[in-house]
Amino acid sequence: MARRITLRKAAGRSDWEAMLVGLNEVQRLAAAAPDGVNLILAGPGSGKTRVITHRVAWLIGQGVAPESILLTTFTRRAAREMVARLSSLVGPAADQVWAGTFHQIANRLLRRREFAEALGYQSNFSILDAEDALDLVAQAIDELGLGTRGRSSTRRGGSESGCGEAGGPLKPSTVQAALSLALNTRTGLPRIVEERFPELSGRIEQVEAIARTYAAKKRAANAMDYDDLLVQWMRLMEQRPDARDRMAREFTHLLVDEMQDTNTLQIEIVETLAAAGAGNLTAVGDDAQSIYRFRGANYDNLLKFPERHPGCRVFRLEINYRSTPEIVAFTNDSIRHNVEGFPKTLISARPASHLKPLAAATSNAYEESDLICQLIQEAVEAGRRLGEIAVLYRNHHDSIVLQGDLVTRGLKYTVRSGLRFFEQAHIKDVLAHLRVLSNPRDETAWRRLLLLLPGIGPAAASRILETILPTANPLDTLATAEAMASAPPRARGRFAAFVADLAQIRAADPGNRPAEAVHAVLKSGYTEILKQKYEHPEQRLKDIEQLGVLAARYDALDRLVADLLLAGDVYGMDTLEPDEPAETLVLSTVHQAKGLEWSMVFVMRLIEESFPNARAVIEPGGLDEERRIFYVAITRAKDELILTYPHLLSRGGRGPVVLTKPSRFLQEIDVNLYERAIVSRDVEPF
Ligand SMILES: Nc1ncnc2c1ncn2[C@@H]1O[C@H](COP(=O)(O)OP(=O)(O)OP(=O)(O)O)[C@@H](O)[C@H]1O
Repeated sequence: MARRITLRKAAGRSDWEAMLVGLNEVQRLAAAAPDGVNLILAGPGSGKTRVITHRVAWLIGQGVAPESILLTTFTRRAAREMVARLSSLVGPAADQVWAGTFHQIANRLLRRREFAEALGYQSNFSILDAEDALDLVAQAIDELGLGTRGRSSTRRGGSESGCGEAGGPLKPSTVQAALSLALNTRTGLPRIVEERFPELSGRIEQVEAIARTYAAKKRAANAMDYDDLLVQWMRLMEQRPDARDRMAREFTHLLVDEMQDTNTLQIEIVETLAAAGAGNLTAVGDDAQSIYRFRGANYDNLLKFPERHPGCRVFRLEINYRSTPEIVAFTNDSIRHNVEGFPKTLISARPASHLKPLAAATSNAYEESDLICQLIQEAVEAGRRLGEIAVLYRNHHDSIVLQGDLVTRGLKYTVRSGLRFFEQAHIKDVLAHLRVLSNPRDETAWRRLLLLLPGIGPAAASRILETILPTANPLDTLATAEAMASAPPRARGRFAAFVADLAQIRAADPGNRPAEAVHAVLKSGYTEILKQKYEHPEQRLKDIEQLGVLAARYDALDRLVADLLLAGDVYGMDTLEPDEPAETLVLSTVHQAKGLEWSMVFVMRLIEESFPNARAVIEPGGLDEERRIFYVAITRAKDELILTYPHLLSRGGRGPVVLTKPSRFLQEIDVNLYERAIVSRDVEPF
């Protein structure tokens, strides 16, 4: 009987070839690049995610153990997405790959008993989230007598701003930001303070003392904050070469996604590991999409990569699969105005659409919002899904008027920039002022307001409420000696000022002129409370001004308040929830839109001061960074790109109305590359 011989596949060859299916030629070369140092420069929409995933699959196909591959990504979402795609290529091996953000990977490594103990921690250390960390910094400041606690409270209407004056209270968020930036950029505190935190200058010794106390507190609690995870990982490798070499042997292949947004500490960690080990490092990124300088990202990590790794192979992914040729031509023309950067010209892989980007000027912010809503409604009527549309903006507060309009029109939307506007603490505070005036029995709003006052805690707030709420007119009772007597003696000054403020706001006739009432709140002692209580007060004050703009559309406070509160119930979807509905319009800052794409993209409020951001422009390198942010915004669009700006803008919904200037980012683009629309008969194109 003849022997049966079955031919087997030649040692994995077809397996790893399969790993490269679906890639274009350069993508294939990059995914299958030999060991050593590789740099993949990937333009927007050029398949960066696809290439990294395939490269990992290809390495596994080559026999590299999945657990010896370390892949860092910018967000947890990106890591999850890559692992999911990888498992369709290599099956369960995908789960063995070390994929995650730098912080996730550090956390996993430092949990190993020998590493944790080498650093003086127990492996069950806890991690402080940003809010916990801020609380601890605040405690350290108070313990050192450098904060507000124990000092006389802020004078009403005075000029105390919290941290500018020598010897004044130091603000925890400012100190924390300076410490964090110094660590992540591996820069001495004095330089960081000089360059980025002038409000702390002359107080370096105090800040250093806070850093020491804060560190001691974390140690005592066996806790690390986010920065510690990276700092301790690096410290371990510097102080314990044996530990460093063990890690280097363990991770034979290192891949770094979004290299342009890594900071100095992160790149040093990766390069230390690569140098101590096999030296297989693949970096992927797009210099033109570097937008996290304010968080310590070092653009040079990508730009100078070839200098730091002479002889590294460079692959350029320049075919854009996302956008139409018209959109790609527009984006190419924009980014060429940046002097620095790797020269590259993207080519669209898609057929011409004959639809150029549209730039639309409206006469004011309301019309801008009306226009966006109208175009969205028309697109939906023409068959486009709401989930395929996004509105992007540079600053969160620029979206406020639009949010109000969307609620009125019943268009479902999700805000991707953290909390929805109406859910943020400072907006809730302002609304609480309006709510007690609209309905003096609104206990929740009263409690919120009373608890804002220094010296009034939950028990005192309850006492005051028991005095005023049962009476016929709680607002009037609030001003009586009886109510005053129920406030703790040390809080009476603030309480009296609050009562006077509320009377002022009431005098502004909030019932019929809600915008005036919002302004009265801005002029009240609440502004000082906001500055003391919250991070980024300037931003929050701008948010409140925008609330004023929105309120100016209402002639009855009750309707405004009802509309705003209803918005919370009906559309109160947290954007970070995994079950975010696919069928809502997305409103997002450009930063939150990184890595995403939509069929139809609006970029709104394209005026000087807003986009580019006025503050960023005066910092060295700031304008180029702003243009990269613009570039990220416009490269999110697949089929339609619409840019809008108002000609007139009033701060806070009431005078003075100022004439705006269209953003330079729009004006510098070749006029043949986009269409212009004039929305109001009164408005001339620029
Ligand atoms: N070779 C290819 N053939 C067809 N489509 C591709 C190819 N490579 C990528 N794409 C598609 O192009 C789009 C963009 O790819 P991807 O999201 O990987 O881009 P990216 O480079 O990560 O973009 P960005 O940096 O702008 O976020 C995706 O829809 C992807 O499926």
